[in-house]
Amino acid sequence: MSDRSCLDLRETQIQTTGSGLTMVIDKGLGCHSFTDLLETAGDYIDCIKFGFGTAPLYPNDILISKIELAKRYGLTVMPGGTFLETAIQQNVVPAFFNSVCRIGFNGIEVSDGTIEVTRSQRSELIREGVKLRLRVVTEYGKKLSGSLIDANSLAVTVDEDLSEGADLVTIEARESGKGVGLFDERGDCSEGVLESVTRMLGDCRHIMWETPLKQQQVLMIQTFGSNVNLGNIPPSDILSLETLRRGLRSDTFHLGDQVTPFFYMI
Ligand SMILES: O=C(O)[C@H](CS(=O)(=O)O)OP(=O)(O)O
Repeated sequence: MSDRSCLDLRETQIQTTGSGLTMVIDKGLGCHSFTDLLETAGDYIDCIKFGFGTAPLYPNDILISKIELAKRYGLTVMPGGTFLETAIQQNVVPAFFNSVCRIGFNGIEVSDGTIEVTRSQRSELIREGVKLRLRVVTEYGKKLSGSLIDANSLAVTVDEDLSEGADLVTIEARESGKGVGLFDERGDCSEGVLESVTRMLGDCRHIMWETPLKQQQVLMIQTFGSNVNLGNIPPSDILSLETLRRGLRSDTFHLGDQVTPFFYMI
């Protein structure tokens, strides 16, 4: 969530709401849609993930220009964790890092959602990313339908990932937000699990919750406040998420007390 606003702050009563991060999952926007997204909502995005293994499917020039544009907006841009998992599976991790840097990504996601990755492999991948000056985001959780989060192992993983140099740990909810991690088949949160997770974690500043569905975004904002880090947000939902953060939508209207709404648009 940006500290900037498209409105002139000197002439309005808008207050910005701080530093909660927003990560978009891009499943293959063309250059025009991508430019539109950044022109319209770039102020409210911090990180763009080219979901799963979509990155190598683009024509090179389009991939490069999307990455360059995202960086001009000051964003972290990274391929999906599944792409790195593919490289691990195919035993071509050095080539992965090489291509990621050559093509211009400034971040990576280290995950084990589909394959098994040992602790030492995970640490090595994080350290390699850091060494290459990439922002390293890790992911906790399996993609298998019905797999729940174990609060103890999450807390241990978060500690180790951060101490190896990761910046953030995302909590798996997939692109669907259903039947995985904290969420059931309808996308509703198992509040018992969320409670034990937050109790174990304590400080959630380095956690990014994958919350592709509105009901999940609302729950996290109500639980952690406007500045909670939220990921896997569909490109079309960036402004609506920002309204939730700022109390400009019925679901989180009470937050409007903290964030003065505006009356002067220009
Ligand atoms: O885990 C994710 O956030 C994504 C999306 S999905 O699980 O494949 O639906 O995968 P990723 O490989 O990190 O882009």
